[in-house]
Parts: sequence; structure tokens; C-alpha cells
Amino acid sequence: MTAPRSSAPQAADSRAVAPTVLVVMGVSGSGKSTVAALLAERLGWTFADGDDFHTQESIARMRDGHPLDDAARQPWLGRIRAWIDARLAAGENAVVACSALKRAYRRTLTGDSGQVRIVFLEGSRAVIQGRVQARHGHFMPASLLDSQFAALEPPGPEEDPITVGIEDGPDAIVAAVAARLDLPAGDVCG
Ligand SMILES: Nc1ncnc2c1ncn2[C@@H]1O[C@H](COP(=O)(O)OP(=O)(O)OP(=O)(O)O)[C@@H](O)[C@H]1O
Ligand SMILES: O=C(O)[C@H](O)[C@@H](O)[C@H](O)[C@H](O)CO
Repeated sequence: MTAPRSSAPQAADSRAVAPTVLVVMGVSGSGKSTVAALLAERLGWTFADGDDFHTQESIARMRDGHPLDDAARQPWLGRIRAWIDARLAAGENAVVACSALKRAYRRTLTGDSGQVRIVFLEGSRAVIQGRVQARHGHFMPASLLDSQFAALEPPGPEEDPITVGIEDGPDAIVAAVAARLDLPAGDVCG
């Protein structure tokens, strides 16, 4: 398990508003790491990739074509939740990429805090399969896509998700997400 990637500098914020953490969720290959990193950069918010919180054992298990189960994911989700809590305690806005496939997983990450919001990258099996197959050097095989879609419980309205399609490029997706955030004018750069 590697240390989460370094945090982006937080823009000095004279407005004393409660911090927000965005969880960018979706199946493997939906674009979580790409979109979350770009979104954090555009917003000047701290970023972490959920993949960096996996143990080497879990990564090896997925690399070998075996999906994780609830038991294997729980400690991983706990480490991401601890990271989220640390950001909120520090008053930092942040973005974290995490598949968060099931409602129960998202409850672990969001807790009772209204300060954690879900961003759902929604795409077809065909589009995502094409992206995973075109990707090189990543531990997650395309053979696990069936298990990802089988485990996926799309967020319901009660989770107040920001749901965006993935057919457009990363810049357009990031702009669509940013437009749904109630940000003060001028808080999105690039
Ligand atoms: N909007 C997009 N348009 C085209 N290609 C994209 C888009 N978003 C991501 N990609 C590409 O699709 C592949 C998967 O993206 P990415 O690794 O960010 O997905 P992910 O959901 O984080 O996957 P995993 O959960 O397996 O880490 C990458 O090769 C990435 O460059
Ligand atoms: O919930 C899961 O099954 C895992 O988190 C996977 O989604 C991987 O983390 C990711 O998709 C590959 O990088």
C-alpha cells in the first residue's frame, strides 16, 4: 500500500464555509482516476486515488483476475474514510477516486456528514470495455468488468449524486461536475 498521492495546495479561502469532499465513483475503467485528478486540479483541491489505499495483496488478487469481496473492501474503505475525515477536520476541500460500487460502501465513506458528495461516472459496458482494453500498465484486467457491473448499485436520489455520462472527454466531464457544485464565482480555473 503506497502513501496517497500528495495533496494539491488548497487555495486560501477567505470564505469560512464548511469543506467538501467529492467521491468520484464508478466501475473500473469509468474514468475515476482521470476525472478526479483533473477536477481536483481545476478546483485547487486536495486529491487522492483510492487505488493507493489498497494493500498489495488486494492488488495482486485483482491482477490475478479475482474480484474483491465485501470483506476485502471494508478495511480499504475504512482507510479512505479516515483520509476523508482528516481532510474535513483540516478544513480542506478534496476529491477522492473510489469505485464505491455499493450503497453500503458509500455509507462508509460519507457517514452522516453532509460534507461528502458522490459523483457517479455513468457509462455503458461497451464504452468502458473499450477504454480498459486500450489502457496499458494498470493492474485491473478487463476480465473483472463483469464482476464490477454485477456489484454496482447505482446511487439513488436519496444519495443526491452528481451523475455524469462518460462519453465526452475529461475536460467536458469536469466542467459538467463543477457546474453542479455550488462554488463561489471564480473558483474553477483552467
Ligand atoms: N472521458 C474520457 N474519454 C476518453 N478516455 C478516458 C476518459 N476518462 C478516462 N479515459 C481513459 O480510460 C482509461 C480508464 O480511465 P481511468 O484509469 O481513469 O479509470 P478508473 O475508473 O480510475 O479505472 P480503475 O478503477 O480501474 O482505476 C484510461 O486509459 C483513461 O486515460
Ligand atoms: O471495488 C473494487 O472492486 C476495487 O476497488 C476496484 O474497483 C479497483 O479499486 C479499481 O477499479 C481498479 O483500480
